[in-house]
Amino acid sequence: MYWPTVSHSMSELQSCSGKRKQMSAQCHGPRLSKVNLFTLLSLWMELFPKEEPEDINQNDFVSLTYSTRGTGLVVVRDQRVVGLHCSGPELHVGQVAVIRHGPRLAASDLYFSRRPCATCLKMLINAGVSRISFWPGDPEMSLLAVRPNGTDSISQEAMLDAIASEKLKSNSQPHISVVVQPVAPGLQQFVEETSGNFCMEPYFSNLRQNMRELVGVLASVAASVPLLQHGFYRKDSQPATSEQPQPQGVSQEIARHCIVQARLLAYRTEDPKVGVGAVIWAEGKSGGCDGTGRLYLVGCGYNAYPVGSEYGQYPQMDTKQQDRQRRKYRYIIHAEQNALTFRSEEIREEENTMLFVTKCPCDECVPLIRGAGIKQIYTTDLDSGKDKGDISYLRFHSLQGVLKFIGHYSDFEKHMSKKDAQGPCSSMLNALGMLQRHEGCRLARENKLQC
Ligand SMILES: Nc1ccn([C@H]2C[C@H](O)[C@@H](COP(=O)(O)OP(=O)(O)OP(=O)(O)O)O2)c(=O)n1
Repeated sequence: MYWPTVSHSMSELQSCSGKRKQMSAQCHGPRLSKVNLFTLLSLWMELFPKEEPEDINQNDFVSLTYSTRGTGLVVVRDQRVVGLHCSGPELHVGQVAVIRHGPRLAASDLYFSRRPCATCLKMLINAGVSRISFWPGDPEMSLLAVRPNGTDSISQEAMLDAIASEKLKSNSQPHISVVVQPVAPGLQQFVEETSGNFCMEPYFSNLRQNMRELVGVLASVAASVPLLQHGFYRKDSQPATSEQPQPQGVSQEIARHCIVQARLLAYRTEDPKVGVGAVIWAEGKSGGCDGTGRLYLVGCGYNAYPVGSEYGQYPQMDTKQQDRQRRKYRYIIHAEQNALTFRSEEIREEENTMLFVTKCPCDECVPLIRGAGIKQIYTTDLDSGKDKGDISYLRFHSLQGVLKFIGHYSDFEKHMSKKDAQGPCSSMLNALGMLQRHEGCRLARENKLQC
C-alpha cells in the first residue's frame, strides 16, 4: 500500500546531512515529499471553486462553494503531475480522468481525495494505471446521492459498491495497489480487512496523526492566501484594442485556488532560501466534463536544480558577499521554466492560457512566458523593478501582450522566503517540521537507531 506520509527518501536526508558537513551552506528547510504534495493537491482539488449563478449573495459564497463535496484527483506520470481534476456535475472524477487522459492513463499513479467507487475503479484498472491511492475519507457517493431512492437503498448501493470494489481489487494486476478503506470504522477493523494485494504499511498507529498533520499543512497554506478582501487586480501595460479583445481574468476564487496550488508546489523547492511554485491552466473552447469546467491543467513546477542532480552537486550560496562562483543562480531551474518544460498539454494559440506563480517572473523567464503563448499571469510584483545582480526583475513591468493580475497581499511573497517566515507560513513550516521529525523517526527505526 502506498501511504501518504512525508517520505523524504533516505538519500535525500543523507545528502542533506552530508552537505552540512562538507559545506557551510544552509540546508534547505523541511520539504513536502512528492506523495504528500500529490495528496494535498488532491484534497485541495475537492474545493475547486464551482461557477455559481450570478444572483448568489456574496456572503453565501464561501459556504456554498465549500460545502460542495466533490472528489479531487491528481494524475501523476513519471513522478510528475499531469492532471488536476475534480468530479463534475455528472461524472465521478475517475471517469473524468478516463475521458481526459484516455490511453495515456496507462502506467500513471492516481491520488484520490476519497475512495473511488467501483465504476471508476473498473475503468481505471482497465486503463492500466499503475497505482491508485486515496485519502481515507468517505467513499465517493455523489452519484448515489442523486438517485431518487431512500436512505436504505443508498446504503445497500454502498454495500454493493464496496463488494464490487473488493472483487476488482483482488482480481487486479499485482502491480496495482489500491487503498480502499476509509479510516472511519477504526484502525483495528482496517488492519483486519486489508489483505491480498495490499502491502502493509507498518506504521498504522501514526495514521490519524499523519492525517491531522497533513490537513494542518493544507489549512495553513490556504490560510496564508486571503480569500475575498484582497485579490488579484489587473495591471495593464497595454490597453485592449477592439481588434484584439483581451480575455477576461478568472474569478478571484479560482485565482486564489490556483495560487494555493502553486504555493504547495513551492514547498518542494530545492533552493535553500526561497521556494517558488508555478501552475499553468488553460481555458478550453468547449465545456469540459471536469468539475473545473473549461479549465484544464497544462503544467506545474517549482524551482530546483536540473533533473537528475544529486543534492549538493551545485552551489547553494546566495549571500551577496560570497564568491559569485558559489552562488546558485546559474544552476537553478525556475518554477516557470519547470512548468513549461514538463507541461503535459500543448499551449494553444486560440485558448486563454494562464500562469499562476508565487513570485514575480524574472528577466530570464519573461521572454519564455511570452514566447510560450501564455496570455495571463497571476503573481505578485513585490520584486518587480529590482536588480539583485545575479537575478533581476526589470522586464516584467514592460512585458507586453500578456495580461498581468497582481496579488495584493501585503506579505504574500515574503511568506515564501524561509528566512522571513512569520505567521501562517511559520505554522506551515512547524507542521512540516513535525512531519519531517516523524519521518526521521521512521527512518531511524528502520535503521534500528535510537529515535
Ligand atoms: N519567478 C521566479 C523568480 C525566482 N525564482 C527562483 C530562482 C531562485 O531559486 C530564487 C531567487 O529568488 P530571489 O530573487 O528572491 O533571490 P534571493 O532570495 O536569493 O535574493 P534576495 O535575498 O536579494 O531577495 O527564486 C523562480 O523560480 N521564479
